[in-house]
Amino acid sequence: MTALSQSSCEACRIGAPKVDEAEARELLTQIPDWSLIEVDGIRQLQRQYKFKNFVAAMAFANELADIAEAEGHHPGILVEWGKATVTWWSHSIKGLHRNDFVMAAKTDSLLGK
Ligand SMILES: C[C@H](O)[C@H](O)[C@H]1CNC2=NC(N)=NC(=O)C2=N1
Repeated sequence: MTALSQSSCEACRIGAPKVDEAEARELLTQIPDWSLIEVDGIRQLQRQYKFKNFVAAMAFANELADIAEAEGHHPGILVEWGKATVTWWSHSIKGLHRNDFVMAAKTDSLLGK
């Protein structure tokens, strides 16, 4: 359980500041298993989790949906047999907000890792 995972999402509207490179690198030290990726010019955080089968991956996705709803911040989730790929970014600012790092840490906490 990291400090980041115990934070809450703050309001993130159009015009909210994106996390800069230095801050992104610092926050990534708290979620070392996540990768910074860029899709269509939008910076995102992504991690793949392994499960024993499809049902376990789906159960994880549903738990993640619950915390996403609670925080009002929603991930991309790709569920496949034995794995789930989670992607976080902030649609409203087309990039990374601190909220995405908070949610990545909360995603890790769901699995105790
Ligand atoms: C109205 C609603 O709160 C917003 O559209 C929220 C919903 N969930 C969201 N999730 C993500 N990842 N980015 C957003 O900008 C976003 N906006």
